[in-house]
Amino acid sequence: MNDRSGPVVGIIPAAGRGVRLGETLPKAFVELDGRTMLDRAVHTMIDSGTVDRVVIVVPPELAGTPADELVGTGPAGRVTVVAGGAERADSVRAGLDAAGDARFVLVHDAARALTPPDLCARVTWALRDGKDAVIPVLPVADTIKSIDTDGQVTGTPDRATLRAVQTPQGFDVALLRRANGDAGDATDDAGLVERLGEPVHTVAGDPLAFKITTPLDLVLARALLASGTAARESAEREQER
Ligand SMILES: Nc1ccn([C@@H]2O[C@H](COP(=O)(O)OP(=O)(O)OP(=O)(O)O)[C@@H](O)[C@H]2O)c(=O)n1
Ligand SMILES: C[C@](O)(CO)[C@H](O)COP(=O)(O)O
Repeated sequence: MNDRSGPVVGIIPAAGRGVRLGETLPKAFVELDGRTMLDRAVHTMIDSGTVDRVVIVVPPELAGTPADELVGTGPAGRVTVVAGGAERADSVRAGLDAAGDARFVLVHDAARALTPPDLCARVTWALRDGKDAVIPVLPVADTIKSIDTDGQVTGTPDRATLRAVQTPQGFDVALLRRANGDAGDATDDAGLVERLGEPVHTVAGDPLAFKITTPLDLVLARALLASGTAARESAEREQER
């Protein structure tokens, strides 16, 4: 097997506007209990104990902001700030360009702000263990239909074969650099790797890693923090590690 040691670099795409959330600030800078989603995402990666450095990819107008103003003095020395692009894949590419001597990268949405650190660790371990592309997944609770352009149902895929996909998604850095060259309309990084015909492996995801996309998601995230549920559940995962 090839050498699986070497640095793990987190890439946090945080350059989206958050149109569906509808807040004034770009979504990653919206606060949850006094801390921005971006700050929370950075700490998740560092606290996993498996990520050496983090590249945060922010809206271009914020790219000159010192790291300690974005994430505090604790992790700032391990954080690089770069400007994002028009689409998520463009922002991930900017992060890859700044990933330096990374052996592996973990690409993690700032919008999955309550992700427990142990999920990052699970992805990293799978990479160290020999996988080149690893994604966290959860079973789907709803029945999923495919539809045509008129909204008419064309099929009902077997739910047992479907999974909802989360981040962080982990990759051999050379593989993701190759895959990201032609992003097209892919909605996640693993989809680009699939297009190359390379295998993508799964690990168990976590309900706390849900993506804060709509106002309802924001209500849920704030309620989880206010009730102590997020911290309690995250600590339980840590004990199980
Ligand atoms: N050009 C973009 C678009 C998205 N993202 C980031 O990718 C993650 C997942 O995207 P999503 O949740 O869809 O965020 P937005 O694109 O901001 O949401 P919307 O589509 O509602 O505007 C977020 O952390 C977002 O900041 C990014 O870095 N660059
Ligand atoms: C990458 C992702 O979070 C995996 O579920 C998701 O596909 C991002 O989609 P978005 O439309 O950019 O939120």
